Amino acid sequence: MLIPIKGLLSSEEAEKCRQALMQETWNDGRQTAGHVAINVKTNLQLSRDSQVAQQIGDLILDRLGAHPHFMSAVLPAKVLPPLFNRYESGGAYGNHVDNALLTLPNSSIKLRSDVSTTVFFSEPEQYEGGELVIQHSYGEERVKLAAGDAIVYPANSMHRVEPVTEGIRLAAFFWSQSLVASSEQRQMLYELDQNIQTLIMDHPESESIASLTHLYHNLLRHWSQT
Ligand SMILES: O=C(O)CCC(=O)C(=O)O
Ligand SMILES: [Fe+2]
Repeated sequence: MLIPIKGLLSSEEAEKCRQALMQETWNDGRQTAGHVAINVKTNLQLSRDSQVAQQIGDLILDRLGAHPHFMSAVLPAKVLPPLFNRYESGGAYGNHVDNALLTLPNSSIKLRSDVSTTVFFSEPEQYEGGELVIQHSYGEERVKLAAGDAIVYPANSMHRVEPVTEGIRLAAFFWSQSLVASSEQRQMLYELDQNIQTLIMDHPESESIASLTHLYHNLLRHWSQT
């Protein structure tokens, strides 16, 4: 299930971030690639030490933490601080799956990557190519969103970033461990929650609200690990 989050940052905020990110010193992204990804990855990334990266990363996580769709779809247990990438001059990241187990920075705490998120900082007309192509059971989805928008997708999907043949594509990306490991179970919980929310809006007097909420929490009890 792919969930677009429109307007996570306003276009003015995204533009300010883009300008600040452009001032930073970028490193070869292959430094952080695993032994399979290293052959298909040509991009630049910011060091975790970058203050700008940390500030914008905090802003992203604050906004997503208050976003009902992100919280309902991801059910986050642990979240890695966002990383930042930059693609230009034909740079690309071929088909790959992200590592299943990651370590929180400056700690020995492990995180299982259940959900991936990309936040776009460049407007689509500022670069050619650069679509994030995500494969799923029904085919593939080509994602290229406005600056300030985000896309949330299961971390077990094969995906790639198409070559950026003109201009520069700046984005943030990060992984979350969910309270619910299975993407199918997460999707069912998300759909149930969305329908309960719609029922609350359209028929606040309905007695089904309490019983569906009861069902939601009982499923969450069965399927979550804390
Ligand atoms: O930039 C993106 O949209 C995704 C990047 C990516 O797949 C990765 O760095 O693993
Ligand atoms: Fe990836």
